[in-house]
Amino acid sequence: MAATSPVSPISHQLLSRSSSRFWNNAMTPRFCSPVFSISPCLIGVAGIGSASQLRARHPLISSAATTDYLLHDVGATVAVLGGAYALVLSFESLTKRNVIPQSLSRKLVHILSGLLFVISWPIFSESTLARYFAAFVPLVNCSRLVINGLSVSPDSTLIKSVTREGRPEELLKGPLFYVLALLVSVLFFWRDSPTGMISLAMMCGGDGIADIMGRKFGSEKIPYNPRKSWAGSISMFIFGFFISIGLLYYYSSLGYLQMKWETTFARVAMISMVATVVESLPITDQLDDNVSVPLATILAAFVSFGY
Ligand SMILES: C/C(=C\COP(=O)(O)O)CCC[C@H](C)CCC[C@H](C)CCCC(C)C
Ligand SMILES: Nc1ccn([C@@H]2O[C@H](COP(=O)(O)OP(=O)(O)O)[C@@H](O)[C@H]2O)c(=O)n1
Repeated sequence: MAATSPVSPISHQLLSRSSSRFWNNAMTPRFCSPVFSISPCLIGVAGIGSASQLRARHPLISSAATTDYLLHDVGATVAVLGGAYALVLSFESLTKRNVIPQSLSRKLVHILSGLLFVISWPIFSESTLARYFAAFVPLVNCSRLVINGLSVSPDSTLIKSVTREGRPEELLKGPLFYVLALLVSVLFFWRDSPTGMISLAMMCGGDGIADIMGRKFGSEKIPYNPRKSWAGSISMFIFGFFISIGLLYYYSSLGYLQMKWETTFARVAMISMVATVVESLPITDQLDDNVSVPLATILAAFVSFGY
C-alpha cells in the first residue's frame, strides 16, 4: 500500500514493521504521530535497513524507540485505569438515581469491565513489556478490592456497584477472583493467543448474561442444579460463543491472530459448551464461578488451540 504521506516509502514499510501494529492499521500512517511512531520515522529517515539493524547501529534510535514505547504504554495504562474507574462510577450513579436496579448494575459491570479490558489491549504498544503495563490495570483493581474488602478505607462507590448485599467482605470473593482472571489472561495469554480472550468472553460475557437471562426467564430449572436454569445456561452458551468469535475476529483483523476459520467455529462451540456445563454444576459454594469458568475455558481452549 503506497504511503500517502510525507513519510518516505521506506519509513512506511518500517512503520508497518516496527511501530505499534494497532496504530499502523488504525491510522494508516499519514503522518508520524508525535507519540506513537516517531522512532520508525527516525529510522526511515536514517535510511535503508531493518529496524532492528538500524537500532543496533544507532543507540540513539534504540533509546528513542524505547522511550517511544514507554510513553505509549504509560499513556495506555493511565487511559485504561481511568476507564475502569469511570465505568464503576457511572453504574453507581445510575443505581443511585434508580435508573437501573443494583443487581442489573452489578451484572453490567461484570459483563463490560472484562470485555472492554480485552478490547483495549491493542492500544498498548508492540513492546514485549506492553502486557505488563496492561497487567498493571487488574493489579491496581485487585489492590482496590482487597483494601476495600478488608475495610481499610471503604470506597462506597465500589462496594455499592460490585457487591450483592453491600457488605465490603463480598469484594474478596467473586469480584477479586474476576479481576485475578483478567490478570492471568494478560500475563499468560495476552493478545496473540485465543485462550485468554475466550476465557474472558465466557466469564464476563457468557456468565454475566446467564445471570440476567436466568433471573428473568429461568423458570425451567436444571435437574442436577435447581439454582441454575436452562434459560441461563443456553444464554451463556450462545452469548459466550458469539462474543468469543467476535473477539477472535477483532484480533485477527488487527493482525494479532491467524485463525483457521473452517475449524475455529467448531472449536469455540466445544469450548463454550465445556464452560457452560461447568458453570451449571452445583459447585458454586465450593468454587466460585469466576474461578471454575475461566479455568475450565482455559483448559479446553489450550487443548483445542494449543496456545
Ligand atoms: C461485578 C464484578 C464481579 C463480580 O462477579 P460475580 O460475583 O457477579 O460473579 C466485576 C468487578 C469489576 C472490577 C471492580 C473492576 C475491573 C476493571 C478492569 C480490571 C479493567 C476495566 C477497563 C475497561 C477499559 C473498563
Ligand atoms: N446458568 C444459570 C446461571 C445463573 N442463573 C440465575 O442467575 C442467578 C445468579 O447466578 P450465579 O449464582 O451464577 O451468579 P454469579 O455467581 O455469576 O454472580 C441464579 O441464582 C439464577 O437465578 C440461571 O438461572 N442459570
